[in-house]
Amino acid sequence: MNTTMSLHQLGWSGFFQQQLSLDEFENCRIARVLEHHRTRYLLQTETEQLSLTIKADMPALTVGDWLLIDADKLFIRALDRLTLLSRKAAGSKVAEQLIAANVNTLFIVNALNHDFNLSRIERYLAIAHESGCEPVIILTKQDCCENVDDYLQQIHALDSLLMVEAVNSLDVQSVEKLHGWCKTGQTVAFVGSSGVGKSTLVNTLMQEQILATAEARADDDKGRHTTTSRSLFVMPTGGVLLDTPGIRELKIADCEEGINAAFSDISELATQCRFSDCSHQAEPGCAVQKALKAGIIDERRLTNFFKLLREQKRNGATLAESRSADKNLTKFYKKTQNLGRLNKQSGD
Ligand SMILES: Nc1nc2c(ncn2[C@@H]2O[C@H](COP(=O)(O)OP(=O)(O)OP(=O)(O)O)[C@@H](O)[C@H]2O)c(=O)[nH]1
Ligand SMILES: [Zn+2]
Repeated sequence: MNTTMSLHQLGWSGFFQQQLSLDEFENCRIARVLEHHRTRYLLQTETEQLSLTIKADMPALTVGDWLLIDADKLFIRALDRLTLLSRKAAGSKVAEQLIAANVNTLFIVNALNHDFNLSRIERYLAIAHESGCEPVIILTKQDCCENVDDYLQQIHALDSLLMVEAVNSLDVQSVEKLHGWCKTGQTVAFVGSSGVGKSTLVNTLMQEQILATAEARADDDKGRHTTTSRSLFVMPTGGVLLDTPGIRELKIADCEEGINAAFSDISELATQCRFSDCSHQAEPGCAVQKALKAGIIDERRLTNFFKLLREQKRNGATLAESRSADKNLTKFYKKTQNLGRLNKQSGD
């Protein structure tokens, strides 16, 4: 990476600027976290890269964070985050693993082939809602698919306001559809299963072979990065791209709010249940069950909603809590499946 970069090139925007006092603006140096190592952070300022030793009295930081340092390169304070991608460490009630900060747009990548999976897209939408990132769904391998419109319709049926673009990741012109989200001052990241074309998209957006794609990896064993081990890239369009194994491996964890936001149709119905603590199992006056029976909500979607809630509870809770939470949700899950079967039998 160039050692000199303007703050704008690094992704700086008004949201961060307004947090600075006049004194800080005049006397502090602003830096963004490029890498998180065990004992230190690698920072980029406008003029240089430098190493910041992690101390006990510092807040936990992650790739993408902004912070202020003094003339002696000592930590002063971190700036408030616009967004935060994180996950709860398995089995722990408190430990939160920070994955990436201040990502504006989360590109959710799915391929237009057997990989296409609405439930997986919903899972990533919940992560985006929880983190505060704007989700944009990218459907790759458009060039290998004959019924792209069918897939677009399936996504719009989830939520008509969702942003979705079908692309051929290998084609520079096709990927221009994403440029609007990749401008100066914007930070983006990609999530999606292995093989959907994330590395290919990164290379096409960067207009150079930054990451090894599937073929290149088959030829040599050096891992994903061909030319670099960096995790922050400035795109020719001016925006910043964050790419770390942690971002790629994001899974549902502690994100009940995000799940409810991604399934707002169902969570809104749940507010109409007769009992405010309705578990949507056998209670009278359950609006969720009523909607399921009436075919207003889709069985696959409802099942996925409860599956994700169950997963995030299991990740977030202690073992004892999670066992009992699991039992209740398993009951509901089974009931939903039975109801679905009944509906099918009765020809719905
Ligand atoms: N025809 C076509 N092939 C694509 C497209 N996108 C990706 N590919 C191919 O799909 C394969 C997998 O792409 P990658 O970019 O390595 O996938 P990835 O998502 O980065 O995979 P991981 O690094 O394992 O997470 C490669 O052979 C790409 O050339 C596309 O839009 N059209
Ligand atoms: Zn209910």
